[in-house]
Amino acid sequence: MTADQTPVLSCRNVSKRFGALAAVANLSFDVRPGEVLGIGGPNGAGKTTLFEVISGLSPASDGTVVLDGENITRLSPHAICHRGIARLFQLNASFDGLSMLENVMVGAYFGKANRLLPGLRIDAASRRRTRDLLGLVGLADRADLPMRLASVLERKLIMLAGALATEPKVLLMDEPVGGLTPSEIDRVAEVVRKLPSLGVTVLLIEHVMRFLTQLSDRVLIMHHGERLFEGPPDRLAHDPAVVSVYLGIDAAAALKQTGDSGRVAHE
Ligand SMILES: Nc1ncnc2c1ncn2[C@@H]1O[C@H](COP(=O)(O)OP(=O)(O)OP(=O)(O)O)[C@@H](O)[C@H]1O
Repeated sequence: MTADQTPVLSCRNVSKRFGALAAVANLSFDVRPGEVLGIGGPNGAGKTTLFEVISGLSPASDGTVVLDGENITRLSPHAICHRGIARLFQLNASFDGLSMLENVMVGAYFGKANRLLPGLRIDAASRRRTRDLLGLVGLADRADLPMRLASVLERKLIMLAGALATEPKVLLMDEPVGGLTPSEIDRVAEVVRKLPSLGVTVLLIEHVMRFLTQLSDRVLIMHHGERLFEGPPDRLAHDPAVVSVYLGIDAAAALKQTGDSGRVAHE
């Protein structure tokens, strides 16, 4: 890593224990600005727990998380969000009583600073940014519709726009295309591809291999909370440990031949 590639995010010897179980076990890795780091691994490997730790919802048992040179390991989730880490959850969450635009504004309003007064007082620049973000995710013409009318894809895109409204340096995406059709997956991929040029670094958990391998600059595969593999996505299907623990022989062969192996998930 050269001087101009100082990591935007560093995890150093991070562990998260639940009693005797080490869901994340002494894990270290760096993420460079503008990079898309794909994170895969079998069910229960510790991927979501890693996001819990980075976002402060479930603080590390050991180790440090550093954002842009600042140790954020013990900060609260909202302080971490204000420092520049936004997170998308596996399950869709939205305010169905608000419009699609207002759902994104919530991110713009609460995502950058503490707000003591209730109610949304949004300045003109934030309103513009919110509309721009709806354009980015292809939903400008749906802005004023009530959220309850949103399809599953639209909910995911609105959540993405809301996370981007917090102006994150780093965006954590947890299985963003679960439950979507192939063409819907392509729509989400189109947006994710634009993020590095907007200054957003992405950590992406996904079992849909086509999505993970096509978007990631580098892939980290976890197993039992540890690193099983870290490297370029096109090496995944050639790594014996990844094939044996995660992909399986058939999915690895399909990934090598067509770049697609469907959704990989093992109990
Ligand atoms: N709050 C908790 N209390 C106890 N155990 C937990 C808790 N959260 C997670 N675990 C355990 O930690 C391990 C890692 O879980 P985690 O959800 O991080 O895996 P994952 O890789 O994200 O799996 P998946 O692909 O299914 O989402 C699992 O064994 C899980 O049961």
